[in-house]
Amino acid sequence: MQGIWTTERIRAAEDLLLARTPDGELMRRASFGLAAEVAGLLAENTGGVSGRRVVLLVGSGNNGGDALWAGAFLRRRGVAVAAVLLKPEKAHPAGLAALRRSGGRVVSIADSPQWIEKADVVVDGIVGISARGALRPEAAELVARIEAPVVAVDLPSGVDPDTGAVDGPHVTAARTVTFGALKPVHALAPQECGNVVLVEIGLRPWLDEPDLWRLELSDIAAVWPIPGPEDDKYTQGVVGIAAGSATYPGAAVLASGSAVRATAGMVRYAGHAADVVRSRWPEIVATGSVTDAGRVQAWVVGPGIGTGGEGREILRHILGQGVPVCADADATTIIAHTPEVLDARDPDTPLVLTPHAGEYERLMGRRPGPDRVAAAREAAKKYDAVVLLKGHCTVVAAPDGRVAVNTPRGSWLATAGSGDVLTGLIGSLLASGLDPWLAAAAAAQVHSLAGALAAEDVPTSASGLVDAIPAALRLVRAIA
Ligand SMILES: NC(=O)C1=CN([C@@H]2O[C@H](COP(=O)(O)OP(=O)(O)OC[C@H]3O[C@@H](n4cnc5c(N)ncnc54)[C@H](OP(=O)(O)O)[C@@H]3O)[C@@H](O)[C@H]2O)[C@@H](O)CC1
Ligand SMILES: Nc1ncnc2c1ncn2[C@@H]1O[C@H](COP(=O)(O)OP(=O)(O)O)[C@@H](O)[C@H]1O
Ligand SMILES: [K+]
Repeated sequence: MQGIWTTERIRAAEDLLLARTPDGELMRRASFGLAAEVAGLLAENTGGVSGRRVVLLVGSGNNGGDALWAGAFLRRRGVAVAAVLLKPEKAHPAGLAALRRSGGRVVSIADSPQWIEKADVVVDGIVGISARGALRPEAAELVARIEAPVVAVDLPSGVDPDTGAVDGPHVTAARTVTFGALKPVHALAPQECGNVVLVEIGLRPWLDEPDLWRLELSDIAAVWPIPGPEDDKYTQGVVGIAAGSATYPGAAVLASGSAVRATAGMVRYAGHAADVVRSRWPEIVATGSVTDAGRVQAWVVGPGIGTGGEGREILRHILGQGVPVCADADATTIIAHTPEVLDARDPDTPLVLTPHAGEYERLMGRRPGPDRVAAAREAAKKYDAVVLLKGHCTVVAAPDGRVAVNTPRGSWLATAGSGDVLTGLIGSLLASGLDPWLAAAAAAQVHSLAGALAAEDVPTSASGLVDAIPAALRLVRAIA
């Protein structure tokens, strides 16, 4: 698992490390790595490094210092470097001196447009982890002129470091070079960060438990249930699906199909779409009602069950079974409108809720807002459940405070029925006995991997996602 730390924690660790490191050493480490990345991008885009043109946008803090030092390193490789100082009187003195010594040029803001227009790469050293809010007008004006690819120093300026939220003018980078550890922005603002490269500066020993996690494919491979010699169809965990209706069987077919594809073992279906589910997935044992569904090790409940009395009774029955439950879609709405259904749940029964922003609002009485991690954490606490907050980046919070972020591979999952597929994946993992937070986080990643594989750069559908689950799992197991 990759750890991610908030800027407050990063700053505290930096202070500890700084106190034990010669003056300027950390910045030189950081900017040396930064310069190597800028040179790499120049070579990729223009076929060379020497003689290429780089413009540095330099703010008033250490982020600008990194850019200036990197400029000095790039001069050594024959790059023409021009620095635009947003606040000349506050530019990092040692970095500026180094750039000047190396033959780098300083250009005024008034002269900067012609330099920015001719640049092969622009380095964004406007603001780093001390940033708050969108770019100020002067910086925004310069950024609006950029056509070349941007390498962001530490993070794209104008994007909130701790939430990834964007609220006005900001930098959109092709590559973000960060130092010491990943910060939330890198997981939560993939559009703005581009490819994120982590340069080691020796910070890790000074950081303890991360604030957020991002699963790696090897983590998923390690927990995904694969049958062993002693297994039979029951021992791997049977998942029950209570979804769909006679009029709307689609949700049932998608959630059930996703569960069939996710693991070996067995899937049971209970509901009004039994005939349709059986004919699409003959391996599923289907009945008309949750009360005669047979034993399962986890339930998925909600997609397409409706939010009326019948849906409520189905949910109440399932919550009382003492096995882990993933409550999705209509089940989320039922919980929001009649929270007393949760009385049927034994406090020890794991529950996963999977709201999108609208369902979140029903559950919590307000929109998730820009701090989606805090929003998911709050809901997890309130409902004593794992909350998977859907969106471009999916955030998975456990009541004990653990949070995982899934950085998507494109936006292919924005297709009708995609949530039903995710639910089926979560249910399968819950049935295998996996920790519910890990189950939801792993399912979200496999879901987006399936999306990318199904799409291959052209739009896909929820059925396409179901079909791509085996390929996604093959990739997960191959990489691990
Ligand atoms: N410490 C270390 O060990 C290491 C640190 N490192 C580097 O230091 C960086 C952090 O540096 P930092 O703390 O000096 O602040 P930083 O982010 O450059 O901001 C400075 C100033 O920007 C301004 N500003 C604020 N918001 C703004 C906005 N929206 N739009 C425009 N301007 C805005 C505001 O100043 P003002 O203009 O108000 O005077 C603020 O004070 C970190 O990200 C990494 O790159 C690396 O070298 C590795 C080792
Ligand atoms: N723009 C997007 N980028 C990445 N993932 C997205 C995007 N929009 C939606 N998703 C994902 O697609 C799924 C949609 O689920 P949901 O809203 O329940 O849709 P449905 O009800 O149609 O199944 C969620 O997993 C969500 O995180
Ligand atoms: K920056």
